[in-house]
Amino acid sequence: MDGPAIRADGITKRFGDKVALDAVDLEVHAGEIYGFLGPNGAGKSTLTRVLCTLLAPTEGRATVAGHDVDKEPTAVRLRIGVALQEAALDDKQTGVELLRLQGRFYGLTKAETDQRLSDLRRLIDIGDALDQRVATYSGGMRRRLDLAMALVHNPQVLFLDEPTTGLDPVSRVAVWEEVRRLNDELGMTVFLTTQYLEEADELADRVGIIAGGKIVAEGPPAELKRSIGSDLVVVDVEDDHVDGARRTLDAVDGAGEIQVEGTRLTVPVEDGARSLSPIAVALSEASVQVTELALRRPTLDDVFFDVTGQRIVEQEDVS
Ligand SMILES: Nc1ncnc2c1ncn2[C@@H]1O[C@H](COP(=O)(O)OP(=O)(O)OP(=O)(O)O)[C@@H](O)[C@H]1O
Repeated sequence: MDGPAIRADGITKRFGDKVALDAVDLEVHAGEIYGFLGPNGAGKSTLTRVLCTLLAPTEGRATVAGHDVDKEPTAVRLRIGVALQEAALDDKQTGVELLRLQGRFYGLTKAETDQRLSDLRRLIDIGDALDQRVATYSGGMRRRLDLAMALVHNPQVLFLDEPTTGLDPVSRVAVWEEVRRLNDELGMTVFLTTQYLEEADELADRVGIIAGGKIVAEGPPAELKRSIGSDLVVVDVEDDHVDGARRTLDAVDGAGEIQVEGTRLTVPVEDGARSLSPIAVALSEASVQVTELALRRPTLDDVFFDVTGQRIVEQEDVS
């Protein structure tokens, strides 16, 4: 495929007065895993639906696998695989029956579908369950079948909308491995929306962070995190010691811009191990009542906080 796998130019989507997407531009290269990260309601599903031709944008233009989502929706649909949050699978059928049906839907011959099924059994850990009725499947197994359904026609671009939301940690890691394998072995471009920072960090070559319908940061996870600083010193203090702590930390050599959330102050520093003890000494000399002092690496949540002043609130795990 020449050119980018996905390109969005000024995509805006309004629902009445509500602006769900606000002039979003993005480009996903062929063969890339692009993680689209943001809190609930940020606009992730809306952009995915626009790119999958399921929803018309109010303004802007997008191409997927080289075709315009608005003008050539059929050409786009033939080249993409889509696994959305709510998998609607017929409980009475077996996995194999559903996959064969999907193969027919895409115009594959029986021999082609059989070949795809054997490839998919290797790529996706679904094995024996394929011959069972879907009604017997666990949540993780349903996701796998849904993923397999999205892959029957060997798409160039795979859209995964929050593929691990609601899965236990073991199933989550299994899905990550499968996504990686699809990308490594088939060179498939993957557009993955997630509200799990760790998932984006783990899988994505590049991450786009969306908040309030706008992309607020974009880049490889390591680069985004490095932009915050190499280490973070986290200082928790007693209620009325925040100002004192801020003044003290401001005066520490090599300390970056201080972020304050309630009684917690977070300070980027170049060398955490070296900065920790001067910071502890300075706070003690200034009689700041510290309840906890810790060192940690920046996360994508810190990147999000840096640009929006808020945290990405992760959904409760069901595990
Ligand atoms: N059909 C609709 N009608 C009206 N408002 C909508 C509609 N679909 C989405 N929205 C609004 O658009 C905004 C973006 O929603 P979207 O579902 O894209 O967010 P999201 O980032 O995918 O969040 P989630 O993780 O909860 O799915 C939200 O404020 C949502 O309430």
